Amino acid sequence: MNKKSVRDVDVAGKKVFVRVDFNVPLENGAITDDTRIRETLPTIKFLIEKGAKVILASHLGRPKGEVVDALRLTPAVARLSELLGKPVTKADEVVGASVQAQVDALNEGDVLVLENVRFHPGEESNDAELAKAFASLADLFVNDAFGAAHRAHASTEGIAHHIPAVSGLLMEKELDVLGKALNNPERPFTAIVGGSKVKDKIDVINKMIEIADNIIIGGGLSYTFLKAQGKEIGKSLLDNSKLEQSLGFIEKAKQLGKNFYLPVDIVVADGFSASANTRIVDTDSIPADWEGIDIGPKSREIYAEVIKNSKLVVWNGPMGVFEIEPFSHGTRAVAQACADTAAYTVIGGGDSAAAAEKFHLADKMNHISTGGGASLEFMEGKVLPGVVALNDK
Ligand SMILES: Nc1ncnc2c1ncn2[C@@H]1O[C@H](COP(=O)(O)OP(=O)(O)O)[C@@H](O)[C@H]1O
Ligand SMILES: O=C(OP(=O)(O)O)[C@H](O)COP(=O)(O)O
Repeated sequence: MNKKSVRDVDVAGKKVFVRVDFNVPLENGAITDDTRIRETLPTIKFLIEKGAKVILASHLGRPKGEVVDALRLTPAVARLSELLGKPVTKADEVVGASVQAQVDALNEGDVLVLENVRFHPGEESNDAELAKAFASLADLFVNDAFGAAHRAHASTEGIAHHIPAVSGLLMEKELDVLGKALNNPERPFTAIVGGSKVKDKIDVINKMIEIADNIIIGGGLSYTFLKAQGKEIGKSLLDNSKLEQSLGFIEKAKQLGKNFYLPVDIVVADGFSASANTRIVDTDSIPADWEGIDIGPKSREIYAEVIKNSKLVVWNGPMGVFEIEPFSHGTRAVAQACADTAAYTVIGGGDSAAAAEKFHLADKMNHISTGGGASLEFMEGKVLPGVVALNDK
């Protein structure tokens, strides 16, 4: 990576503003998955050990510039304190006199967490005054929020224009792994793209046709491709506006000599619940009043074989409605194949990461990104504003 990291600068005794992504899932105020907090520990511990005064900032949810009590960072701060095994102070404001007083009171090795930065309307609008206010709290900016690196907000991008700005260790790891995978991939390189919306994944599919050797398509977005080939897809998910482009992708893959895999059989259901009736059908005989909900056993076998014979696998998006047990087999088979293969496996965050966790296979993957949207944009080849703004080496 050509950006400076926290390892390249002197942090001892400095006040360091660290943007983290503590946007963790909550249920009734309790954190249901603390991965994102755990993944920032190397950077936070590094700074503590070097004697920095650590000021952490994060967003949580989308409060749209207003204070929403359910989205305060209190549970994340409690969890962080447990994980660090030391007290962590929390501010109840984003900026202002009370925050300044708490920063002034920090000793070397202390940790303070600001309130949810999205409570301030200037965060998402990348307001210059808010960015300056953040910068005035510290001597150095460290961006460790890979999950929010695709956002140009005051605490991810704006602040970097006012004080020295470097990446954190998680950010560095994410960019290294994803960058290596995309710039110098081991081959055969297989890209698996699933999930529900073609619109969200169209750019990544296009890019993968160019750089991968095998492109595997699954999940709700497969049906737009099948329909584009003239197949009956019943009541399955369809994006009518993407039919032509989908057909173009199949053609493009053929011209570039890439293997483009669509499901050959699927599980159809007459409803969207665990008690629905289901059938396994070939993709050219989907009944008109049924809905495709998972890939079928033949597809699972073909996909697993491709994954097995790869050297690099990048996976983004489930193969079916994996949240409902009877429709989870396709996603489970792909997760299992990723766990079993000798290939280097990268999971692009979001629902695929949740699926790997659900099947207890997460620790068998080589890298699970902490960013869903961010890793997608990175894989599409887009620049991430939170990264561009950091100082070059
Ligand atoms: N055949 C399908 N029909 C409807 N929804 C599907 C189908 N396959 C997968 N899904 C849904 O897609 C959702 C994930 O889509 P998406 O957000 O695009 O993936 P990711 O979060 O991995 O990027 C899951 O909630 C899953 O239930
Ligand atoms: O959870 C996040 O996005 P992700 O689910 O795409 O990984 C990030 O914290 C970014 O959040 P945002 O999409 O509200 O800007």
